[in-house]
Amino acid sequence: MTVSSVLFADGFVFSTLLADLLTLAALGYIAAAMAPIGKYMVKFHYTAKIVGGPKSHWLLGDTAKYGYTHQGLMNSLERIKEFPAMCTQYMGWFGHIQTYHPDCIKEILARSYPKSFMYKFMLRPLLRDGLVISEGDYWKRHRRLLTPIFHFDILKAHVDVFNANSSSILELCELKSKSGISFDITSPLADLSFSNMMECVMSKKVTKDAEENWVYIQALKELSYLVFKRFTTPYLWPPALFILSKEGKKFKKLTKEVEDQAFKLISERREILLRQNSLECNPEDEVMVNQETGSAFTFRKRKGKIADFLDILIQTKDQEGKGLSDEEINEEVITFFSAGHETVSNGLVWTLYFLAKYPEHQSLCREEIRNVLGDQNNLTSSNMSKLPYLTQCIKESMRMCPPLHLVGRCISEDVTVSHRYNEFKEIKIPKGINVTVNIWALHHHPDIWKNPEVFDPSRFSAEKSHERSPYAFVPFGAGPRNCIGQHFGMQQMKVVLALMLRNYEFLLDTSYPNPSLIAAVVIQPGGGVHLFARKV
Ligand code: HEM
Repeated sequence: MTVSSVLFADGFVFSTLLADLLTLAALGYIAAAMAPIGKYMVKFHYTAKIVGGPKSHWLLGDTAKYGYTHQGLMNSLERIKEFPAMCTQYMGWFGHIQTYHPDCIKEILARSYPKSFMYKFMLRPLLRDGLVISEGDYWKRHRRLLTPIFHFDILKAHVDVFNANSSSILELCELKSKSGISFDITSPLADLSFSNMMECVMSKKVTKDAEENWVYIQALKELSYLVFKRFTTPYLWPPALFILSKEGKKFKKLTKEVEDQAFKLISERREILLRQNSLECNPEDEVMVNQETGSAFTFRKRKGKIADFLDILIQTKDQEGKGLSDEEINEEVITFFSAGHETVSNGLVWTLYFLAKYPEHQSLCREEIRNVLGDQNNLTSSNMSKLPYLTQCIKESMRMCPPLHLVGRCISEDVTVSHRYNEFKEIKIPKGINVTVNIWALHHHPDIWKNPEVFDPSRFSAEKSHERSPYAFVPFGAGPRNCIGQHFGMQQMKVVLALMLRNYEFLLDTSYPNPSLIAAVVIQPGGGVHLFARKV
C-alpha cells in the first residue's frame, strides 16, 4: 500500500506516483517546519526544570490562568510568592520565561536582543519592519534616522499642538460640569491622543468633516483591535487560517486602505519639500538637530508650518546620504500610531482615575499647576519641568497600571541571571529562549515596592527614586530599545492633565463599579472610567 492510498482512503483511489511524491513532499515540509519548534521545546524543557514555574495544562498551557483578564493579572502577582524573580509560562505548548525582578530584567533589557517570537508573530503583520519589530543593523540604522524626530527643539512645537487640541476635552468638561452628568473619559481621551498624533505625525486635523483622516484613524483602531483578537483566539494563530477568516480578510482590506492613504500623503509631501528646497530658504525654516551619535542633521521645515514627523522621515539621511524609502516611512508611521496612541491615552485615563479616587493628591496637583500657569491656559515646554508633583502622580499611575505591561525578547546569546532568592545563585538561560519582562508584576512586586497596592506618588521623589534600581520602574522599557517616544508621550500627558486639572475638579461616579483591568496590548479599564467634572 502506498502512502497516498493510506491518506486518501475512503474509496477514492489516488495512488499515482505523482500523488505519492506530493504527499511525501508535504510531510517533509511539515517535518522541516516543525523541527525548529521541536528543538525549541526540548531546549525549553531543560531550562524550565532549572527555572521552575507553576503547573500548567499539558495542552492549553497557562494562558487562561495568567492571561488577559483582571483575574489573570492578579494571578500573576500571586505567583510571585512562590517564584519571586522568574518562572516559566506556557501559551499552549509554547514555553517562555517570565521575569519580574530588576536584577534579571537588567540582563535581558541591557542589550538589544531581537523581540520574542510571540511579539513578532502577532505584531509583524501590522508593524512590518517598523522600529518596534526590526532588529540588528536594520534597527540600529532606523533608530538613528528616527531620533531627530524626538529632539527637544522639535518637541517644543508639538507642545503647542497638545495645548490647542486640548480645547476639545475642555469643552466637553465644560458641558458636563454644566449638566452635572458624569461621563466616561476613555473614548474622549483616546480621540484626543489620536488627534495629537495625526497632527504631529502628518499635520492633519481629525474631524468627522475631514473624512479621509477620520477613515485613516478608524482603520488603525480596527487594525489594532484585530491584532488583539487574533492574539486571544488560538484558532486564528495559524497564518493560513487567519488569511481565510473574516478577521483576516478585514485585516488585509484595512491594511491596504491605510497603506494607500499613507503612500499618497508621502508622495504629496515629497513633492512639496522638493519644490520648496529648490527655492531660496528662509533661515527660519532651516532646522539643525543632533542625531544620537552627535553628528548634525539639517532639514527644512515647510513654510510657516511645524516640522512634523513626516518632514523629518522624508529628509533624514544616514552617513552615506541614504534616506528612507516610501515603504519604510509607511512602516514607521504605522508603528508610531500603534505604539504611541493607546499607550498615551491609557496613561491619561489611569492617572485621572487615581487622582479622582484620591482627591488629596488631585488638590496638590491643582495647586502646583495653578502656581505655574497663573491665569494662562497654556503649558509651555519651559514650564513642563516645574510640575514635579504632577509628574510623580503620572509615574505612580504608570506603576499601578503600566500601559504596556509585557515586553519580550528572544535572547541571542547565553545569559546568566542571578538573584538573591533562588537556591541557585545563578541561572543560565540558553541562547534562543524567549523571555518576557512582566512590567505589571515588577511594578507590584512586594519586595521592591512597600505596600504596592497603595497609590503613593512620594515613591517618585528624587530621593526615593535614587535608592531604587533603574530597572525597578520601566513603563517605557529600558536599555537600547527603550521607548523612543517617551518624552513626546510624557509631554502630551502633562499638557492635557495640567489644563484639565487647572480648570476642573474630577470626582469618581461611585454608582459605577471600579474599572476592571483588561490586559490587551495595553492595560485598559474595563467598564470605563466615569467621572463628574466640576468647574473650579
Ligand atoms: C505613555 C506612553 C508610552 C508608553 C508607556 C510606552 C511604552 C513603551 C515601551 C515599554 C517600549 C519598549 C518595548 C520593548 O522593549 O519591547 C516602547 C518602545 C517604543 N515606543 Fe513607546 N510608549 C509610549 C509612548 C510612545 C509614543 C508617543 C511613541 C511614538 C510617537 C512611541 C513609540 C515607540 C517606539 C517606536 C518604540 C520602539 C523603540 C525601539 O525598539 O527602538 N511610544 N514604548
